[in-house]
Amino acid sequence: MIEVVCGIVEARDGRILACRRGLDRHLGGLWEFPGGKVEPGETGEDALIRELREELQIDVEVGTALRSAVEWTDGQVSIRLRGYWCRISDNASPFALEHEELKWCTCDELKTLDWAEADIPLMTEISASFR
Ligand SMILES: Nc1nc2c([nH]c(=O)n2[C@H]2C[C@H](O)[C@@H](COP(=O)(O)OP(=O)(O)OP(=O)(O)O)O2)c(=O)[nH]1
Repeated sequence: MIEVVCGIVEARDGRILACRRGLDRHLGGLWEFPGGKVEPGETGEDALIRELREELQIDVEVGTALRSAVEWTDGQVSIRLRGYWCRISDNASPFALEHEELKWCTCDELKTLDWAEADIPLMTEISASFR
């Protein structure tokens, strides 16, 4: 089981950052929350800070973890996906070094995107927190 962490990156206006995976990657073209695999010796928070610097060139403050940790497999790859609320620093603007597209979304807009399957339970929890 591969440990994967992702960031629910919230801007000051409450919008959340959705990222479309590069077309040539596993699950290419689907939407995800930015993040990646936890490396040996890293905490989830360490991995998230590293990944968001590497792929979006942003620094974030990592907050609380979502309650749902999602186990998902397509028969070849098995992941355990954990999401964390993150705050982006004020003047930072993400730059898509690896993603096909980035989108700052309201909660309603998030629901219209074509998500990687493992992200669906995270989406449900996120939507509930906006009610
Ligand atoms: N980062 C991220 N990965 C996700 C999400 N949902 C989901 O199913 N995945 C899957 C896609 C990949 O199989 C795996 C994470 O891989 P990744 O490609 O993002 O990880 P990485 O940056 O460490 O990549 P790598 O180049 O080392 O392969 O988890 C999500 O919301 N965020």
